[in-house]
Amino acid sequence: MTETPGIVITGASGRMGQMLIKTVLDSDKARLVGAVERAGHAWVGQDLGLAMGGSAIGVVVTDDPLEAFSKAQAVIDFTSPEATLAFSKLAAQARAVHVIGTTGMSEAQIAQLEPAARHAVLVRAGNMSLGVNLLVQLTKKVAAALDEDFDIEVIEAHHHHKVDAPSGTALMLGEAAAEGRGVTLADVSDSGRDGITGARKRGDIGFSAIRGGDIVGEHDVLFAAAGERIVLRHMATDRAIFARGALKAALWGQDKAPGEYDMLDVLGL
Ligand SMILES: NC(=O)C1=CN([C@@H]2O[C@H](COP(=O)(O)OP(=O)(O)OC[C@H]3O[C@@H](n4cnc5c(N)ncnc54)[C@H](OP(=O)(O)O)[C@@H]3O)[C@@H](O)[C@H]2O)C=CC1
Ligand SMILES: O=C(O)C1=N[C@H](C(=O)O)C[C@H](O)C1
Repeated sequence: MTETPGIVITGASGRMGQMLIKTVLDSDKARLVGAVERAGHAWVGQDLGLAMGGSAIGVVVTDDPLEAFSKAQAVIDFTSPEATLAFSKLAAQARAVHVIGTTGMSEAQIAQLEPAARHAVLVRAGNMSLGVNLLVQLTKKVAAALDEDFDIEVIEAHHHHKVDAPSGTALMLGEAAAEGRGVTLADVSDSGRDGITGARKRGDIGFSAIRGGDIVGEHDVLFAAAGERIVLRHMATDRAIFARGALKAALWGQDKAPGEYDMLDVLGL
């Protein structure tokens, strides 16, 4: 009998790290073989189950990512842009599928993932949920059907710990709207309005970010014209949707050729 793929979770103590650990432990399609935290973190050297407040599970948290990755078939990584770049090189060295949920990466940082993708499978998406990826496709369709009489605005809301804006999901939705309209997002993007901004420019795609409390993640794509508005909305109420998508991506990537993929590839949307 072939063994199920071994998974390592980076940023193990994080909000998503802990959700991913629970998701992998609950799955009969994968095994948890490692958990990584940064050097000096209180969890390093502890049994992961005990660190999470439960019983021992026989996986010790390590600050040595390469050692952990070399025992794994996939690395699921929801950390920070700097950490993800470093992990991409090590995951490629270990030939492990690298599932990247980290958001807030600059264009230059995204370009730096390319060498790793020559040797290993990378699946990266600002949102790993089925619902949002479906919304991406719907956004593209609606934007393609409407002309610039409809102003497009992406409005997102997240918990007060979130460090990046617009969210990765908002950017995915903005990209989808731009693609539907046949324009480049960078040419029409309008984020961070403040003060005397002047009137809205026709054809722009606007972004607004709300931060508060424990909001998991909410996204509206608004198409506003004279006399009518269309709103496409996704509301996440449980981080499990992101973790399930990430695990699906890790399994999907097992038999794929090296390269960069996204959740539309994984979900076949
Ligand atoms: N694509 C998707 O579907 C989703 C993406 N996300 C994204 O995932 C990321 C993490 O979110 P969340 O779990 O809420 O954040 P948290 O801050 O709760 O967790 C981040 C984890 O990454 C670790 N980390 C950060 N920087 C480094 C580093 N340089 N080296 C090693 N470890 C590091 C942190 O360790 P420490 O505490 O020591 O800093 C922490 O354990 C964000 O970018 C978020 O936007 C979130 C949800 C869904
Ligand atoms: O930081 C979060 O929490 C989330 N981040 C992702 C994003 O930036 O869109 C996905 C989700 O909305 C939660």
